[in-house]
Amino acid sequence: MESLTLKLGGMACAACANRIDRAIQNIPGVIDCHVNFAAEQATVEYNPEKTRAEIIQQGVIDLGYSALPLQDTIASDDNPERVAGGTPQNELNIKLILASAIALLLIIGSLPMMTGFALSWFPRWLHHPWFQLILSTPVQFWCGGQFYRGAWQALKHRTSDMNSLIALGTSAAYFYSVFATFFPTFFTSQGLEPPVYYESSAVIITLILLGRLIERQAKGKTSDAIRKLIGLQAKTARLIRSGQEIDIPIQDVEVGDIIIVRPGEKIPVDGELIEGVSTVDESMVTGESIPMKKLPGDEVIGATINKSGSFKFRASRVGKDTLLAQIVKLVQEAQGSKAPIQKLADLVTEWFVPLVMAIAFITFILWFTLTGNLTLAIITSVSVLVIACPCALGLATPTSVMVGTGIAAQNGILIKGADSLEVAHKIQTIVLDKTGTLTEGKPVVTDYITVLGTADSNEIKLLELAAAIERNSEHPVAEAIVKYAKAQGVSFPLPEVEDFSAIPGAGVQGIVSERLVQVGTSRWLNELGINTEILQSYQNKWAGAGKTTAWIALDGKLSGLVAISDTLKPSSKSAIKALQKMGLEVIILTGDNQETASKIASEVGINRFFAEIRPDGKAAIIKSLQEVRGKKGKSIVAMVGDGINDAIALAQADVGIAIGTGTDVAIAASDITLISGDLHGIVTAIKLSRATMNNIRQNLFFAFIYNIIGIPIAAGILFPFTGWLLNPIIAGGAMAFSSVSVVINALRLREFMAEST
Ligand SMILES: Nc1ncnc2c1ncn2[C@@H]1O[C@H](COP(=O)(O)OP(=O)(O)OP(=O)(O)O)[C@@H](O)[C@H]1O
Ligand SMILES: [Cu+]
Ligand SMILES: [Mg+2]
Repeated sequence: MESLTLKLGGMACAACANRIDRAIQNIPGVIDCHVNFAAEQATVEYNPEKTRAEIIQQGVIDLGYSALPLQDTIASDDNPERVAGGTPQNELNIKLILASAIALLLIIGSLPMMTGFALSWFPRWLHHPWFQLILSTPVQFWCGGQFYRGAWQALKHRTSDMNSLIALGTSAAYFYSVFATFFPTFFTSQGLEPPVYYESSAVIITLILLGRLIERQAKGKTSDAIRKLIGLQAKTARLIRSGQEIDIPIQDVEVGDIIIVRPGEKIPVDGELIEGVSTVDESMVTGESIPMKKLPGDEVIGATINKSGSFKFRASRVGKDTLLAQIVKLVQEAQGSKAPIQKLADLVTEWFVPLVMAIAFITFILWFTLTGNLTLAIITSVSVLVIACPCALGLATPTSVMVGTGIAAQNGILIKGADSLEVAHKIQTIVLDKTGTLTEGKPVVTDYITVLGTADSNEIKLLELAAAIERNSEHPVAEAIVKYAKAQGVSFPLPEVEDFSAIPGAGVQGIVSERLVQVGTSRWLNELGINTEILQSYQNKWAGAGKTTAWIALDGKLSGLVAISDTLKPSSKSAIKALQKMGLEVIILTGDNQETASKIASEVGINRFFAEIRPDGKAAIIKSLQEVRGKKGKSIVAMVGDGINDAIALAQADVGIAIGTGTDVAIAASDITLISGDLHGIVTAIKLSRATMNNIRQNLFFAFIYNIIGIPIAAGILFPFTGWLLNPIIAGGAMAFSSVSVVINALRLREFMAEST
């Protein structure tokens, strides 16, 4: 299965999004598809054996929209017009200016009729039907041409959308007036004034164009976060080639290039520091506000800022492989994804337009049969058509999602999809892994003892064997042992290992120098029939101090014990306190032994923990926690982890949160990634999720209530009681601004960070 993200252009409303969605789903070989109206994006999963990206892209283009693969648009995002499609900005501006000018003239012209005053000084010709016809025709068909084109496109696919409503509504007003202009006697013979409503149509078109313009501008702001992220990138890099320092554009940097960075400069790409010492401000990418100390061997991240010293580093990831580029891609994909809460709005949108047309038709029939007044019947049904707004419904969720995921990214929190953003506000239980999550995951060996005692030269030999095995493992414990061996003077390179195997959650084994070496937990060694009694007292002492222990066995006999200590992250304790304060239950889940877990738990103020849990056991525990019934049904459980041993549990949890400094496996299995690994990110993510959901609910409420109240009023439901009729002009204005207000409300979310920090 492959996935493809297309940047779409030319969508007028949420119904367009639905139409594209359906068309893509119908392409053979397409497995799943999500179209996001606000982000103007389609995410498609397809079987590459049955279809190709170009076929899907062409499918969208055939519908009358533009579509470009997302990757192509990242590099040149400073030119959004290129991909925006639809009506170009300039043309829209000109149309709007022309339409407003004419609409104004028409309004002035119809002042006497509208106000009922006989204004004697008024130039009569301004009110002349033929004059109004000539003025309003270009507005109807040129300025409003996009509505006809949209409606026609929809009709070709046997659907209807916002454009259909506007085209139908304004046409009714316009052609009714044309009829009255050509055949005034039809009305005068009945003793009626010939009705002329040119100005209604022109004003409605003007207002809707204005609404679209404002909406487009506001919608542009919802992707501010992405633009800011892209803008972080450095433009040039100073590298050393054949002994010379040269400045080159960032696109030309290659993996392996040696790059110099001076204090105050931006680090151009990702790499490894090879010479010099410095501190680097990584807050813009990781959200971590404390500058990081960098020594040779440390990783540096592109787009972060070098603070104190000059250094050289070797580029390891460039172009679209850099952390920043990956973040941008992930966020763009997330912004285009659909939140489950949108389902209802989608369903309504699908039936909305035909329903509104039916209501308009009934309104017409009812008023005409009840009163026999053709003008009244036309005016009310036109009002119904132009006040109904499916756009507001379609925009309600995706705009908030876009702003929410963008803010998260700016704070070093990567949310992979709108569904995780939605679920996160319901989290009741947070399960934390220990090593690498609560702790730094950079453990060091603090104690070492062998069965034969310390004086024996066998000590260093045993360490060599253990290190040789551990070099093949990526467990933090393994790294600590290898480092320790090096520091103790074990000669490198280490001997070769045969038949290496790693038993997750237990340890590692292999043959070194024709001896069977096993390093792991006491439980595992016991299972293998190895007696660990002799060193048990050491284990008790060290584990009681919160250290992890690794047992070494040679040829099936216990030979030594290593204690490894890992410092708590400075932020862990306060983050846990904040989570508990929010009313969440926080639990530790670790593969490490009971004593160690118990010590760490009490240090950070957690009283519930599960220790000595194997990787599949971790998932089983998450499952059992999910089955606990709370007040609101099943518990929503989040798991936070960094290691390979956490991957299954991360996938099992309702929200899997990975530590960005952890393994790729964990990150791939998770829904949210905390780039810097600071656990405060969990607090922010949950708060942001709550804020976003509130925002979505407000948006949906406004969008629904607007239509539920607006349509009946436009249909004249109040007329029999209050004599109140909605002028179609006001209906059009209300419609134009309902979607604008939804987008603006979504933008309010941007104030979230300012409030919460
Ligand atoms: N490569 C290894 N070398 C030595 N011991 C190991 C190794 N891999 C695992 N172990 C032992 O198995 C235990 C459980 O490992 P596991 O990876 O499941 O959890 P962990 O990383 O210690 O803790 P956490 O689950 O909190 O991240 C470790 O504490 C360690 O004692
Ligand atoms: Cu609308
Ligand atoms: Mg771990």
